[in-house]
Amino acid sequence: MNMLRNITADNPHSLIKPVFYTIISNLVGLIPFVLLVEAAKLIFNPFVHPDTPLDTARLWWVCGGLAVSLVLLFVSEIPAYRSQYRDAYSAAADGRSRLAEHLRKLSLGYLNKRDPGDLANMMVGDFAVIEHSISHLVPQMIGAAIMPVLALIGLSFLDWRLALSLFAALPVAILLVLLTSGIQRKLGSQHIRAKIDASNRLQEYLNGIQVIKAYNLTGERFVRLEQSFRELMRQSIRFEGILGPIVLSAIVCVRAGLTLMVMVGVHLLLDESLDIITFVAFLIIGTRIFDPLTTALAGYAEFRYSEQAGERIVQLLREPVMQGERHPPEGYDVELKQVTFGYLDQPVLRDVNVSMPAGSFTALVGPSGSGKSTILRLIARFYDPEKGMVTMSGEDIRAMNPESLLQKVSMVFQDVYLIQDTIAGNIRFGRSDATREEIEEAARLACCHDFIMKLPNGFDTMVGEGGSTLSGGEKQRISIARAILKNAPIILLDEATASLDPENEVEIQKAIDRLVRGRTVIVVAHRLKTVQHADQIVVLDRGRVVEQGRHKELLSLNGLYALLWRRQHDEGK
Ligand SMILES: Nc1ncnc2c1ncn2[C@@H]1O[C@H](COP(=O)(O)OP(=O)(O)OP(=O)(O)O)[C@@H](O)[C@H]1O
Repeated sequence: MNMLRNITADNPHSLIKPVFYTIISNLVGLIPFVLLVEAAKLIFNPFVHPDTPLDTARLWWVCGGLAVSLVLLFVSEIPAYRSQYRDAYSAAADGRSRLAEHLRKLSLGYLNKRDPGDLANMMVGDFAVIEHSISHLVPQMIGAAIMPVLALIGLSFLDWRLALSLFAALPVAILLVLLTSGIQRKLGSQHIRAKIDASNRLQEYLNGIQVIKAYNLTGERFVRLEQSFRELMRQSIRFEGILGPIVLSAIVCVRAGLTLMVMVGVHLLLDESLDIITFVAFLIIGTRIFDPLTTALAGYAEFRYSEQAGERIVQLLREPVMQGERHPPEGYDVELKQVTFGYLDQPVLRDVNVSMPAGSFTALVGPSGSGKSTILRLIARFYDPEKGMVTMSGEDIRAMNPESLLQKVSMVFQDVYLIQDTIAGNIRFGRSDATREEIEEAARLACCHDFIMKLPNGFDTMVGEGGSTLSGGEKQRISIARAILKNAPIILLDEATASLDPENEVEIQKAIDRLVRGRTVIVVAHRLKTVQHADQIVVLDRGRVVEQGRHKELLSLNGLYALLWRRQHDEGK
């Protein structure tokens, strides 16, 4: 059962219809054999019994039956064909959506540990393997296994000695395939690993193409990519090269049954304990009966490989999602209590205590890497702390449903990602049921209405993958418009580090001022002058809160904040 679960990416029901119809069409496929045996009997009868004439009338009936069986075969193949494809493609489409939905609910901590190429490979490549398994492989293999069993039973009634000799070598072939399944699995996982590595390297190459061009890194970077392609080629050759002979040996074993049957048949004929008609019938069926078996044996290695691909998907689907059912309470004060957290083994935040009352403005400042953005990610519950807790109105946010929690939070990050859609579609990201007027109003408040109207199709202009056709400042204002539209009571803002042109900077500041009015705001600030009026400034250093207070209080402490302030002040001169 586990095998079927794996090979269908946890959807074994998708196999029912394809397998059922394939069995039906295989059974119908047996009719011509039965008729051929009957025809052979009729034709050879006058030779064996010279006193009986050829029964032409019956022979014509058999010919008619053969023609009808062809039509039946065609009719039975249609639902088999249809169900194989429909069920396979819809199972893969459902599976992909289910996995995408599951990924969204997993903690970012878990996703961080996985290679990005691995997930992309799974979504595209592994599901294509699953499609093929449901549409072709499994129904064919099950059909191929059933046919010989039925043939063995049917032929035993004709002559059990010949039937046994025909299938005598089959257990050896099956044993050979089963005994080598460990090697097949090992080769399969090495091949999958090489595929993931190649796709990681390719992704790295494509993502970094700008840097590669700028620093002329083609040599070194390309070598890594080329090496991974070569490794994939090596593993593919190894996979096919080692499995090929195993499968071929098994097929030869199976086919040896035919030779054995002929030898036994000749011996029995000479012994006069077998009549020629039965022997001819066995010769007709024997030459054809091995075709489906050969298909099944050749497909077994592929079956195990597909099972491995599916197993990876099933394991990921079993990965526990972030828990929490409750809706966030009304009243939006946020607090970090004794929070300790690290992405991998290294701690990034240590015993952090910060209280952010509802409606207040908190600025997080400190040197690069001190953990400021991490605090925002913990408040949005992208991750859960290792020790301590983040609370909203006094309640631990771990008890809250992550999606309900995110409805209460608007985020404006440094790296704005625009999806491949119109400008209006991108702003609607903030609230999917927003009207066009609301979108335009949000754009006006976020100071992007003017530049949008200058674009060729205004709000209906498409923006490229990743929003590459807009400037950094414009993208940032679009993301502020999204946040304004969302109208959430808590705002998390990661101020841009990249310096913007003065016009953009003024516009963005205006947009932010409108966005944050009357809300609980937590800002990661790089330019201290933008937050000197904050209700509180939290100064972080290497994951610890080292100072906390208002601008003037912190300056008078003459500590890290004062140092950073003076440095920025001097730079500004
Ligand atoms: N996804 C991640 N996986 C592993 N380590 C990470 C991840 N994100 C951040 N870090 C590490 O955690 C530390 C704190 O990062 P964080 O982004 O919170 O710092 P920051 O104070 O916001 O820095 P900056 O001012 O440069 O944006 C850094 O050392 C960073 O390398």
